[in-house]
Amino acid sequence: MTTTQSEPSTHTTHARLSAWVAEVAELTQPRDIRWITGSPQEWTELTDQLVEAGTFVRLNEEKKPNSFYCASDPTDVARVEDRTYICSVEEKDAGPTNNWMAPAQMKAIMTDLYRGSMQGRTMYVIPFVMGHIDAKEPMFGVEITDSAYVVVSMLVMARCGTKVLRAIEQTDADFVPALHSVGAPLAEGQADVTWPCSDTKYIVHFPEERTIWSYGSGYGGNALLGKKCYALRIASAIARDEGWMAEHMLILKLTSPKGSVHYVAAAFPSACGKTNLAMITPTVPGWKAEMVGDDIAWMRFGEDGRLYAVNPEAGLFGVAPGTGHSTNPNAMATVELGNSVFTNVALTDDGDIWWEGMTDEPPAHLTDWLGNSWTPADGEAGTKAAHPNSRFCTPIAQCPIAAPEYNSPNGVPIDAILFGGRRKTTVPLVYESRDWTHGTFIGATLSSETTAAATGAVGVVRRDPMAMLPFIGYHAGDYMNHWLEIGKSGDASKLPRIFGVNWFRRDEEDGSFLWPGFGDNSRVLKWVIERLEGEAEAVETPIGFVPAPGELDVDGLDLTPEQVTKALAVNPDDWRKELPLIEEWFDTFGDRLPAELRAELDGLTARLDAR
Ligand SMILES: Nc1nc2c(ncn2[C@@H]2O[C@H](COP(=O)(O)OP(=O)(O)OP(=O)(O)O)[C@@H](O)[C@H]2O)c(=O)[nH]1
Ligand SMILES: O=C([O-])CC(=O)C(=O)O
Ligand SMILES: [Mn+2]
Repeated sequence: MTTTQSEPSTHTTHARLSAWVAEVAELTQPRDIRWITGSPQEWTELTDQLVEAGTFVRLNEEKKPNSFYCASDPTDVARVEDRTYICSVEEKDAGPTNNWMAPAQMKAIMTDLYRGSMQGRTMYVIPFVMGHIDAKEPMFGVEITDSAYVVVSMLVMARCGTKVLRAIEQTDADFVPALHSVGAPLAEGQADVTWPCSDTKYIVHFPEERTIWSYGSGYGGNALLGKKCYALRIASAIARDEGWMAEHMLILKLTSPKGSVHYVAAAFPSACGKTNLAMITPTVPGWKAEMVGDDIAWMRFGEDGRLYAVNPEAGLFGVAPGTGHSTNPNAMATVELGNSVFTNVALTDDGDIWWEGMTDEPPAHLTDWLGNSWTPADGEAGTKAAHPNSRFCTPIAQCPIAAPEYNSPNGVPIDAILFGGRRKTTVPLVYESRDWTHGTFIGATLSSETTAAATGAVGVVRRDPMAMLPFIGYHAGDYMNHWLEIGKSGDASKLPRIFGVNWFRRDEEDGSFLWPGFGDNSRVLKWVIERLEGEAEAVETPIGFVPAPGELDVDGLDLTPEQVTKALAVNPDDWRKELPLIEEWFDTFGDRLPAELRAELDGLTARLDAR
């Protein structure tokens, strides 16, 4: 076995890292080892190699410079929640929402799978940091992977390479070891496939050891281990211990016409609109929006007692379908600068990419994500050109509305938190909680229809606490309690105010969306900010405060007053139907459900009874 290096200086002096790399190599038997430096030449070499292998198709340089189309194995297109485990020492610490297996048993199974799993492949070692390298306590990780696709994607999504390795060495820092193998060893002379993966998949976290083992999948959330595995599942467990929060939230900077600046965080489940809201182009005159983050927020109290949020990522791994010049021009501008990877989208005949919703009219001919010839007639017959969970992977730095504060290691002070899901009925466009505890109740009972971001049925309503159901690295009841504890540890007047939103409510008569969404969500943001500034009126309902008549700015919107009323309506009969579902949900936590949340449910029930 040989070790190749782009630079001679990449051997590590870090004893634990060097021992771990040697141990993994011994087990997985790669052909060679390559330490990732983060240099531009390395990017060129790896992407050339992926083009050569047929995994990548280089896109037309004039349309998408330095960018690539990639089709995965058709079975490896989303997160696999049923194969995702929290292997805490005790089963009760994983809680009712996570899969669990005893760590020793899981390690035995996976050690067998990893034995020889990298044969015939290069083992890449990627030093990375989630968040800023000059944070007070930088959050280091090292991913070992046998997938060049993963390396290229990680180079976009996280701060990686020799600079990070040197920082780990200089402080003899701890790092989260994150092991990934696609689980497709190559025998001597065996030809490779363009997307190696295995039918057997395990996405496993050992929260006490702060370790990640992933096997069998090359897809984003299963394989780019800095993202969901580290920055949410492992980080949420660290955050509980240390008194901070790791959340599935976008971070948005808003400047009002009079120049006041507010930062808003919002938790929506996967494929429910975070990237779109983070990059919003406001339709209300005079308002300016800038993006700090689109998927993950780490929040800690600052010295001034306010809650500060950092985006730990360096890239966007966004849902492609539905992203277009009319819905999200900023995302289009970001990917048009190039340096991006597009997975499971469609390929145009002139070497560009397309997906449903990019343009009103599809091109006359495409190669779809499965490699088949596609025409608009196929689309009319219901064959999608791009997979519903196809993704763009692109650097945040290219986003035309990236806020300069994105580069601040201390993050931005959050004034409001929004919880939102995809609900056809019941949940109004916007409502405000009474206080932090009530807001925690809104988050803890958040519900949404499932999407293509995870394998399994789409459109099924499930509870998704704080949009973190698949990402809480410990007992969800304890997680809800942690939210309450955060509320108690802060000065109540400085805590973010909490709101619920729903862009996806439908007209019961014709099934159409009641609210135009996208840029017009700025109208909802405007009301939220005006509430913070004491300038907007609200009316109290059993579930919280909704905009008083006339307070939501719908100027210039092509909506009838009835539609606005329907979008904002709180119908007690609909909410009464939610009560047994919330009750059932809470019962799954037994005595680990915080009493304050049970009391909130009782309060809601009483307020509905009074109607
Ligand atoms: N109707 C409607 N659809 C929206 C709105 N915002 C986003 N969408 C659609 O919802 C889908 C997912 O949106 P994203 O913004 O990518 O979702 P996300 O929450 O960032 O998803 P993850 O990356 O999976 O965590 C896309 O197809 C969007 O076009 C909205 O305001 N109204
Ligand atoms: O993690 C992924 O693969 C993409 C994502 O943001 C999500 O599913 O929430
Ligand atoms: Mn996400």
